[in-house]
Amino acid sequence: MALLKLPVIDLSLKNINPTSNSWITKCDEVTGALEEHGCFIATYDGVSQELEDRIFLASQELFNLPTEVKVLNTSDIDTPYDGYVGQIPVMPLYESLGIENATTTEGAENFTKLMWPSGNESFCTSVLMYSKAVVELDEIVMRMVAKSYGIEEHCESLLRSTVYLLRYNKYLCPNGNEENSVGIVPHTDKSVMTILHQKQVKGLQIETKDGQWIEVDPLPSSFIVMAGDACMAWTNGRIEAPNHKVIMEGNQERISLGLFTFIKGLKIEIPQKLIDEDNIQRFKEFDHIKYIHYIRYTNEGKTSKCPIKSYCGI
Ligand SMILES: O=C(O)CCC(=O)C(=O)O
Ligand SMILES: [Fe+2]
Repeated sequence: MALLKLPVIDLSLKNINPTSNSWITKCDEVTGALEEHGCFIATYDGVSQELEDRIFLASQELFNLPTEVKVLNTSDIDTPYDGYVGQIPVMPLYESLGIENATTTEGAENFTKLMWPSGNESFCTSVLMYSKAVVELDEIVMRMVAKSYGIEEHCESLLRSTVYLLRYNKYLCPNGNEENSVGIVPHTDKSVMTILHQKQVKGLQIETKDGQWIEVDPLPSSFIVMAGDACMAWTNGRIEAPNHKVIMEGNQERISLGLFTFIKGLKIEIPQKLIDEDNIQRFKEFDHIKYIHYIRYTNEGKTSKCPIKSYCGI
């Protein structure tokens, strides 16, 4: 295990000031971290301790539901992200549920009704409040990247077409059976960005460009901001989606929350500013939702080593 650490960048709302002289330096710090590692750790005060406690408490209620209820969380052709995932032979410790359009009242209510037909107001409110608070962090990061690259307008149109998936992940402890310590197998995310939050129990590992794995320590009020495949295409390969996995140790269960961003109703194309003689165009414009279909439903997409390249690479 590498002793490397990911950069920690303070993005607390109280310290964010886009009109300050040092703003562009801060934007370049964020963009540089993403270019180098594909991710960084943001300290962020937009989620209060109370909200954090609520959202993790809600996760216990959710995972405690009977499996026959949890499997009702399915996905469809318009929103083809995974629904309930669990009892997979290669990842026996892992269980997960995804809430589509988690930032909208309709999205949070639909999911809540599906899980608790007689209602669960507190769960629904927690999901909405948490998702909205984390979206704010996503928007800050996207705008910082856009500022560094001078592609602000392009970024605003992407933000207007962004939909959000909130995923609750639970990992059982391996109980000393270290051969079965895989929580989640190595993968890149298919999103534009993913914002992960882990509570107390570590387990997430990120692969560096030279093939070493970095363990991510849970820090208070911190979020892991990670680029997905779509970000790699959007930035013409400047920011690569990092490979990551979860390995469980010790005797504590682990809960994490991921907010994933997807673009709907607008094709993702590389801003002209990011294409020139030295940086030739590496990806064609593409539809993000169709890309998810490709990965989930086609053999080529399922087996490709780098699906974003095989889907829309030039
Ligand atoms: O649990 C984690 O920290 C990572 C989860 C993850 O990689 C994913 O949901 O795509
Ligand atoms: Fe992931």
